[in-house]
Amino acid sequence: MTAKRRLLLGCIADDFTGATDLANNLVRAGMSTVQTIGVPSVDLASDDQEGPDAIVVALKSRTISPQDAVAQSLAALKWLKSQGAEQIYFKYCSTFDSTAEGNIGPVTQALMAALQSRFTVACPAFPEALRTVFKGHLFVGDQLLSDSGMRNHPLTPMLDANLVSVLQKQTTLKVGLLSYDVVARGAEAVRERFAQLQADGVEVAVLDAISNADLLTLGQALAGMPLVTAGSGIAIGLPQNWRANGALGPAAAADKLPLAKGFKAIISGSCSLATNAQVTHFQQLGCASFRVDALALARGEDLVAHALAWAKPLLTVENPAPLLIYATAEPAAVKDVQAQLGVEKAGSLVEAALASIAKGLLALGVRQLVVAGGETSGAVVQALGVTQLAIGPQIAPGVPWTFASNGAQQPLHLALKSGNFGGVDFFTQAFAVLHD
Ligand SMILES: Nc1ncnc2c1ncn2[C@@H]1O[C@H](COP(=O)(O)OP(=O)(O)O)[C@@H](O)[C@H]1O
Ligand SMILES: O=C(O)[C@@H](O)C(=O)COP(=O)(O)O
Repeated sequence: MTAKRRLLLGCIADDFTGATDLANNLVRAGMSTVQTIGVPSVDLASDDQEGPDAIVVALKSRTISPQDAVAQSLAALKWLKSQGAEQIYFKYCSTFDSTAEGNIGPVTQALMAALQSRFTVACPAFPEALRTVFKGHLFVGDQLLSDSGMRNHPLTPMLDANLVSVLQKQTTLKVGLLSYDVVARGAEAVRERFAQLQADGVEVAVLDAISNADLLTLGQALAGMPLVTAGSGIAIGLPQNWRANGALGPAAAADKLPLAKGFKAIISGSCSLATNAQVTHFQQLGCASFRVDALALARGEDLVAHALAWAKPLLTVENPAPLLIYATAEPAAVKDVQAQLGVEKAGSLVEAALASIAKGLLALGVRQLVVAGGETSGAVVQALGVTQLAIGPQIAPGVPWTFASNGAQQPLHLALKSGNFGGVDFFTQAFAVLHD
């Protein structure tokens, strides 16, 4: 019998699109990776007798109360530790999405306490997706975070690009900065600065990084650190540490997913700039789309039934084109809805409707589903009863196809797209990648 492989990395992701983003980066950096939906109640069921190198537990904890986010994250930590995880990775958004109370600070603090760790790092940089950190300030493309579309996010508007100050407001831990001049001097210099920062009482160091080379330098310096907190970018720098000590073999390939069958659909609840452009582009191509109006939902209109009645005649073998059901709207329209319904109610009403529509689409034979939006993906995947995802080919940086490998009633290919990821033609490109 083959000896069980070590579980090198245990990850806790604060949303579902973020979890597939991280799993995708780990797979592409050569670690076999499984994504679970929520904290499993049993040991990992794996087709691979040896078990994966990394597990990513996907939570929907980004916008819930800090107390609930801490409790769920600690439960994930306990389970990952019970599976033997050697290093823990807390994954949040590359745009550092937070509410006024957290949850990046409170969760980091709780995980550090549970791991009896006195020092960790915070680094949302993901240069491949144009997120860079310089002098502690987060840039999205050429813009400061606070000037980017993230200033209008429906649930987590980001109005300050200075990550040291954003994080310091969320935690009693002392937050400091490890700036680019140190990163440029290499991993040894980074480790020395970690020691200096700790001597100065810093407990969380925000890390500058503007390129993949920086992520590799930082990754090397993070070897053996009990807890890493980051976006998905740093993940590309960690496998080299286990490869260097022989715990990880040569690069593993992404899972070969089963052949995709069934009808194709897209559900979009993201109101991010990129998603708005993707919806418009899809419509301009002449593809079929149905709008879910949040105010009509609030008036009690049964848009779930209407959407499914609209979709049913379109889902035929003669018509292989994907169809789109969306609540996606421009910032002014979202603000109007929120002013009338309240932020939380607007979000949960739309999420619940889109999740019910997803269930209905599956019943109509959809087996290839793209979901746009992190919270939206969380609601949909939970409603579908998916418990585990295998990671397949990448569609765009941060977005792979996945296969719902158990729990779902029917075989299902899922792509969970982060709001701001993907090119303008993502909704059609995604299906082309699956059938390449
Ligand atoms: N038209 C709308 N009005 C108000 N809120 C909306 C509308 N459409 C979607 N939402 C809500 O906005 C939130 C978008 O968040 P999310 O799905 O995480 O997208 P992203 O990945 O872009 O952050 C969800 O809670 C969703 O239900
Ligand atoms: O790190 C990222 O940008 C993504 O993985 C992510 O977490 C995005 O979240 P949503 O935009 O809410 O999908």
